Amino acid sequence: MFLPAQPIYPVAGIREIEARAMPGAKPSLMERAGRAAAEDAVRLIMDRPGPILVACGPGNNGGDGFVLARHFRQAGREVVAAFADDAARFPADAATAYANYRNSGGDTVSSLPAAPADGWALVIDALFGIGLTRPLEGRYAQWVDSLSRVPSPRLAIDMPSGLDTDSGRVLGTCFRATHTTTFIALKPGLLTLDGPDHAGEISVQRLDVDAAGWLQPLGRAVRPSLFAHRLQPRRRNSHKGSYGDAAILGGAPGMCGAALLAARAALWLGSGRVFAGLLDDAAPRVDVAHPELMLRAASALPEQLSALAVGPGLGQSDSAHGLLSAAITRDLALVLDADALNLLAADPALQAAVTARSAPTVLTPHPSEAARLLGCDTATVQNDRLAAALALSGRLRAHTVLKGCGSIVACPDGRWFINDSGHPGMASAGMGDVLTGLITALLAQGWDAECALLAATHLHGCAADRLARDGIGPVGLSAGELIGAARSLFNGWLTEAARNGF
Ligand SMILES: NC(=O)C1=CN([C@@H]2O[C@H](COP(=O)(O)OP(=O)(O)OC[C@H]3O[C@@H](n4cnc5c(N)ncnc54)[C@H](O)[C@@H]3O)[C@@H](O)[C@H]2O)[C@@H](O)CC1
Ligand SMILES: Nc1ncnc2c1ncn2[C@@H]1O[C@H](COP(=O)(O)OP(=O)(O)O)[C@@H](O)[C@H]1O
Ligand SMILES: [K+]
Repeated sequence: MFLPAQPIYPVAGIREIEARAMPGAKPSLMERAGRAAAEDAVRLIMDRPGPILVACGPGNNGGDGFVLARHFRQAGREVVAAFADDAARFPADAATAYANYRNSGGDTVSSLPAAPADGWALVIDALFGIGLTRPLEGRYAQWVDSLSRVPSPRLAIDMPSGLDTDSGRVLGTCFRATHTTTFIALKPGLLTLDGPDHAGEISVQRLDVDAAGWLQPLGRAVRPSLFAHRLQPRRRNSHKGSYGDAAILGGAPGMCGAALLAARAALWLGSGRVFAGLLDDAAPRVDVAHPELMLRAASALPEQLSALAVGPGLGQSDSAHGLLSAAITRDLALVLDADALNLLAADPALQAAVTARSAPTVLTPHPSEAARLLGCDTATVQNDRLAAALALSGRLRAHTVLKGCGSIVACPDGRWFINDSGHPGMASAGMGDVLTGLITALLAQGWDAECALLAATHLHGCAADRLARDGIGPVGLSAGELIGAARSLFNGWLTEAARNGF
């Protein structure tokens, strides 16, 4: 069964949901949060004796920590609560949680104690959650760095302290959790940029709050349930014309491989016919490993195509510019990747032509390509990946995937998705070309741009994950190896969809 695509909210959304859910909530959200985190914590200490260290901060995240600490005390477990701020300045709920903890006999220490001889059973970070507003420094930075080095399970409450909830940026320094219990719903920062390196395994505790019922989410985690309705079995009475003509335009001298990788991926993901238009006059006229591909001169692609990708190995020559310009005016589903994006960034007339298109356009920038398109630097894109992807989709009226750790898929209407499949073994040349081929294949088979982009992006990462589980990667995984795994997984999804009656 396909899992639902969980909603994701930035801080403003979580605050709005809290405000609606809070009044009169019984037990209070903080009581529920502390208890839910304690339940996750219990699973981590099943076979680990010894004391638990809870580091509590000055706000409601610290309050959650005191609720959790009280539960463990009451269950007879030894807890050390480190708290170095002024309890008189706690917000109301945290003040109650602190008082209840003290009334249960709990004490606090104002500096981080040395680890006991047999180590901590568990270290819990309840310093800062979604209320982090500035970089960690001084004592809290030292606490976070030293807690991150503890060789025990490390649980972050709501967010790893130091991680910006909306962007996944590290502010100063950040707790490195092995597990994170996050409340109400997922947050973007847990899933993109530096989030996955700091959050570890994520458990969402909804606290009996129906988030989507309060506030329609604009963001969701990518899961096959989003495109399961497109996973239709092939009609027996069909032929190659039923599955579209896909083409890849690129392959300038020295970069033919990029176009061939994309073309091979398009073939193995089910396009009826695949053409590659190559700019290099000396390019081979047959791909001997995949003779099914039809290799042509770049100017000799067929007039009738179902989907066209421009960019893999395209280069930025005048002829590349001319071919791109002509492609943009064609009335077919278009994927723009790599140097097609760089040419686009440098030419406002091409941008205007993209904006004017009525057929679907898909953009696949990595952060530097996105920066060129937006006229900013790469750091600015990475500081707010979500905003960058949405800005591109809005400006160019295109579906966009901003690639990298936690790829962001943005739609022109302002909805967005974060993909959590994949791993750093994919940081190797040619991976983007394969993604382009997968997207093009689905577009050629008649999928709409949103579903094609979501499915291809998720599949690309899932294929890499599957290979890594078999020891093919993360180190040394090559882009070409991904294609077979993607095909196999995609066929598995088709079987699963048929079993579930989609
Ligand atoms: N509001 C609610 O009803 C609920 C909140 N919950 C918890 O409350 C958290 C949010 O609470 P808060 O809004 O109090 O925020 P936090 O507890 O995340 O942090 C805010 C406090 O930290 C200070 N601060 C921010 N950045 C700092 C920095 N770099 N260095 C030093 N101090 C810094 C702020 O001045 C403020 O005192 C959530 O993440 C969650 O853990 C949960 O209990 C669920 C219910
Ligand atoms: N650390 C990572 N985690 C997850 N995915 C990654 C990571 N690094 C790269 N990828 C994925 O690999 C692909 C690389 O694409 P790109 O940078 O265009 O490479 P190339 O141009 O060499 O083909 C993208 O889909 C990207 O999301
Ligand atoms: K925290």
